Amino acid sequence: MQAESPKAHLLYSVGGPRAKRIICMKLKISKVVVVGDLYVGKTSLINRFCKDNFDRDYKATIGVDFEIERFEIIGIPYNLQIWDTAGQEKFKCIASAYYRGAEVIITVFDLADIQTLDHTKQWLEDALRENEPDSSFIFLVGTKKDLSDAVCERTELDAIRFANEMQAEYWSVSAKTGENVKEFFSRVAALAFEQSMIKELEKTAGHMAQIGAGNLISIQLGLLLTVNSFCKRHASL
Ligand SMILES: Nc1nc2c(ncn2[C@@H]2O[C@H](COP(=O)(O)OP(=O)(O)OP(=O)(O)O)[C@@H](O)[C@H]2O)c(=O)[nH]1
Repeated sequence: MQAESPKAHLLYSVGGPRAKRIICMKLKISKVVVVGDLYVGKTSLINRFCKDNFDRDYKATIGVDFEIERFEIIGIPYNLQIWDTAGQEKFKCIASAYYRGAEVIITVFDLADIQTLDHTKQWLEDALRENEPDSSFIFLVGTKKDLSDAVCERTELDAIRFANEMQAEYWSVSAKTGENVKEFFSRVAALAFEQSMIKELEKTAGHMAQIGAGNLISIQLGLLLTVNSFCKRHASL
């Protein structure tokens, strides 16, 4: 299975009547890869977000699967391509072929099963190996928050420590109740979008320098401040 990364061209109008500029932006889909042990709830997390449903029955992912979710951030259409990978050892080889080019890596563990947290380092290492250094945002996500008890709370303390070591952002969610799921993916989308805008603006900078670099800097700042405030709004939810 191979998903194309369709590219959208966007005409973006900035500036007041005096300094009207039209920027032509190429907005691509950002790739998100979800990894972790079998049965931790990767498929359930994605299904809760993309389809708003929850299935109590376990159906193992065979190899990989993906969903595309559409967002609109500061009025700009934007897509996330979310890759669900199999946690079973026998499919690891197939799944790892899809790690490349991930703008976001989501490493998932089960809050009720500390072993799955111990394995996250290996999952992350495998995913990072297929990507350029420092090219991906990393998230550590504890699932099944609805089952939370004293053991889960201790696991969560370890998870926060792990997240710091991995330079990851930590979230705990429940696909069953939906707790934190939308907020989490909004944060993922906001960070990936911001990164995509920065890359696009950096590319545009070369062309724009010939017609007025000063305007471009103010356009960049304006857009990035807006995106940053979007990120902060969603992070504080
Ligand atoms: N109570 C509870 N159960 C959950 C939650 N998320 C997933 N489950 C259950 O955990 C089991 C495994 O969930 P999956 O989403 O299939 O796990 P997976 O990580 O995709 O598994 P693989 O495809 O084998 O890698 C299923 O029976 C789900 O119903 C949750 O938030 N709360």
